[in-house]
Amino acid sequence: MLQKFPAFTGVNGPVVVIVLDGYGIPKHHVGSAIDAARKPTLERLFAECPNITLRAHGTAVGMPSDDDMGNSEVGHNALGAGQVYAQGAALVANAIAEGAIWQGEAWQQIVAGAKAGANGKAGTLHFIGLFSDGNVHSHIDHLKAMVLRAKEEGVATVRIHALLDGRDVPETSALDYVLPFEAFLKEVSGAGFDARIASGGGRQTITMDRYEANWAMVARGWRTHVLGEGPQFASAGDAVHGLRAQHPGTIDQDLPEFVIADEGKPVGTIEDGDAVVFYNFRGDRAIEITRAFVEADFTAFDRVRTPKVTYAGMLQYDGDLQLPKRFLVAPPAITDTSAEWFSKSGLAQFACSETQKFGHVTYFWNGNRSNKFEGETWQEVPSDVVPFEQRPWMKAAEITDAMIAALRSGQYRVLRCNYANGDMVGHTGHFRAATMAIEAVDLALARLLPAIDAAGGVALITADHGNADEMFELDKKTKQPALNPDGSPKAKTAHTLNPVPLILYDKVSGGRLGLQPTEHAGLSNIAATVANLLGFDKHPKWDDSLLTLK
Ligand SMILES: O=C(O)[C@@H](CO)OP(=O)(O)O
Ligand SMILES: [Mn+2]
Ligand SMILES: [Mn+2]
Repeated sequence: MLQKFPAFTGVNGPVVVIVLDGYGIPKHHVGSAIDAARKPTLERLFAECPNITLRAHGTAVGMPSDDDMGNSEVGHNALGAGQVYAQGAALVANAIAEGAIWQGEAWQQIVAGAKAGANGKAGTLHFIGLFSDGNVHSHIDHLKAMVLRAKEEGVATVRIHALLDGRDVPETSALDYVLPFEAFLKEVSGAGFDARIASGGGRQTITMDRYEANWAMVARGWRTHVLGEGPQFASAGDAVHGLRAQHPGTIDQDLPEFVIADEGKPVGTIEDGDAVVFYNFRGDRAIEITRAFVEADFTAFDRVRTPKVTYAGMLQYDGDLQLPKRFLVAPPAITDTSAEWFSKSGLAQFACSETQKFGHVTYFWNGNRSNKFEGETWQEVPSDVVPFEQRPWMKAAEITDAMIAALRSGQYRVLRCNYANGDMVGHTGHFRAATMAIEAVDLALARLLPAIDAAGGVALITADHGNADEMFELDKKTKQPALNPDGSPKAKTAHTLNPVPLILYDKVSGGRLGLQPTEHAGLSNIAATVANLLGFDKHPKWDDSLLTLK
């Protein structure tokens, strides 16, 4: 049980944390859908409520450097745990730099598995993952290091299944990664070593679905990588050129799948006796494809053929489910999260989002655990399966309905929700849709806040990282939009490095409560702030509360 907070006996009603996913504070007006959106409720909150800014990127959320943007995994981990852990990006980079990854049993089994093969024939070592240096799900440098090490250790054949990004990196940058990498593979191949890209496709088209929003994506990825089915090209470079010509205007993340073939024969299907490394370190979009490889009684789609392979994830993606059993680098061991300690203190908790962000407010919030703590209720609102620029309101209204019902039930002392709009629509690169996304969230807040008042509660309104705050690539010097050949502004689809807001919405204390701005205030300070609002002291491991009392 948490200790009582002697300075303040707490708010009697519920304490609600509202995460506006992808809502950063813009540095420039040009290209900011946050600035352009009509948002009377948020503007009133900024004018009338205590509010400060929080760091949501770089080392403040456990990324290797302050050049790394924030993302939902590290952001929600910090929000829920109240602590900052070195995250996958940093853990893998260190394991490679120090060489510990090669000494691990998992890497040795992967190499041994590929070398042993099956039926008297050596196997192939396959790497599947996001093909960029975005450092949100993966980093291409990790892949490069593994290819070189595999060669050194005598693996004869390497095949890469490259998921094109354009979501954590510029929207049409695939060739900046594909061409140098194919040149690198050519250079290291020869004399008993043969490494090539074998298949791929846009990350929003194949393989990297999350939270079971759209299994068809994973089925399509399986057919591409494992069975070698799909449009054929001679190289990945050709594939990107060819697919762009066939699908004008399609950005990298949405490009269809491709298979590399020599004279009609795919160069890298996955067969019995092969080894497979899924080299993303982040879990949400790695879990479904991992299940397809490792689950004996898998039923989510027809795999047609299930090769017997030695499979490893870069990390273990789900500790509760032990998925997968074999992993190259141990994930951060996140313990003593706020949900665990609020549960141990006897508080009932409610968490809600739509499918696309459901795991963010549950699994990431609880330190990458898929099981609930006692007294937690989780509610998922099914997301649409459409390009989100076509439905920028997403499920903001339905999440609000669920939150209002939970507040009215009087059952919960701590509630949390995530509005996906600013982020998911921000990633599409559609400026107008992104302003509508923010407007939808503003409307939702206008409905939710009175329900918090009616319950005698308070809210902390924040975000996990920026996205809709920068919708154009800006020229580094002039700060004006970079232009496409047709003169339109070049869209920016990635997260940003901007800080996020923290607003304290409080109609119950008569103005006694405030927020302390500090130079280092970040997402990990919110758990302790919530504890204080509830009348508890923070857990000793949590970063400091930002609550001030008059
Ligand atoms: O869509 C995703 O997977 C990431 C971007 O790569 O976004 P978020 O961290 O907001 O989930
Ligand atoms: Mn996010
Ligand atoms: Mn995002």
